[in-house]
Amino acid sequence: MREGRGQERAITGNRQTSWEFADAYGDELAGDAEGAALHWARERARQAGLRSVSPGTGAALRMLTATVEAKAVAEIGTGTGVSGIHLLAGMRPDGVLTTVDTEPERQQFAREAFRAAGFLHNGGNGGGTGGGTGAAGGGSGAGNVSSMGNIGNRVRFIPGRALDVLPRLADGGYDLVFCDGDRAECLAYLDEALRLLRPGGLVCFAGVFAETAGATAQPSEVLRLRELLRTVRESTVLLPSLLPVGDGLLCAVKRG
Ligand SMILES: C[S@@+](CC[C@H](N)C(=O)[O-])C[C@H]1O[C@@H](n2cnc3c(N)ncnc32)[C@H](O)[C@@H]1O
Repeated sequence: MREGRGQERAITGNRQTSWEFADAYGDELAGDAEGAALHWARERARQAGLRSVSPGTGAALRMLTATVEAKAVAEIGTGTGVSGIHLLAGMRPDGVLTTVDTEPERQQFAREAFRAAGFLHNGGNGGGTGGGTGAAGGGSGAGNVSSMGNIGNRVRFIPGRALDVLPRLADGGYDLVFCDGDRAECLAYLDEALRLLRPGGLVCFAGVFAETAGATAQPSEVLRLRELLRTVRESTVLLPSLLPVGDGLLCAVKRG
């Protein structure tokens, strides 16, 4: 017991060590198939020079999606599927992830990663139209999206720019909106998320520590992120918390 407390002091005594510990802890939470799929997807992201969520951020996302018993999640920035695996793992087994990215070839990697992680059922290849998945909690707006594929009823891939696609998704039809696309657009993503979320739903932004974590954000992006943090803090409809995992995960509940 005493030894444990000593270890805890070491863990919390140094911020860099604490971060690393949280990520290592998150890394150990995934099962075998998921762990292998995550490793594969991270490697694809690394080769493409793409940021993907850290294991600690992933663990937080999975816990948060489970907390709201998410049936419908919207993700901006599919990448190679790292965050998507965590979101799917935390969602209800019948939940549907709607994920948007400008780059279809990245979504193809994500499709393979989701399949390897066991989220593709019935041997589907993701080539369907996706119109009947009911991903947005049955909301009518979801059916307006024409260019998408579904994968075993759990994932709708929508290629395109987030700000073109999101307006076509259903009002109040989502339990969680995860934003990890273009940081310069983060304030517009917040507006869309507020419309998409049901009362009690969660919005999360990855990479909000761009400034302090030494990440490669442009000065204009840093300004936008500061504005985002301030807007969320001052909002009367949001209850926020800034989680110090990975490169910063800003989360906020939309008040009921
Ligand atoms: C940081 S990566 C996402 C990583 C992913 N969430 C993960 O953890 O695996 C950002 C992604 O956003 C996509 N993206 C950039 N601008 C976008 C936009 N305007 N609309 C939709 N996706 C965009 C990029 O193509 C890239 O794949």
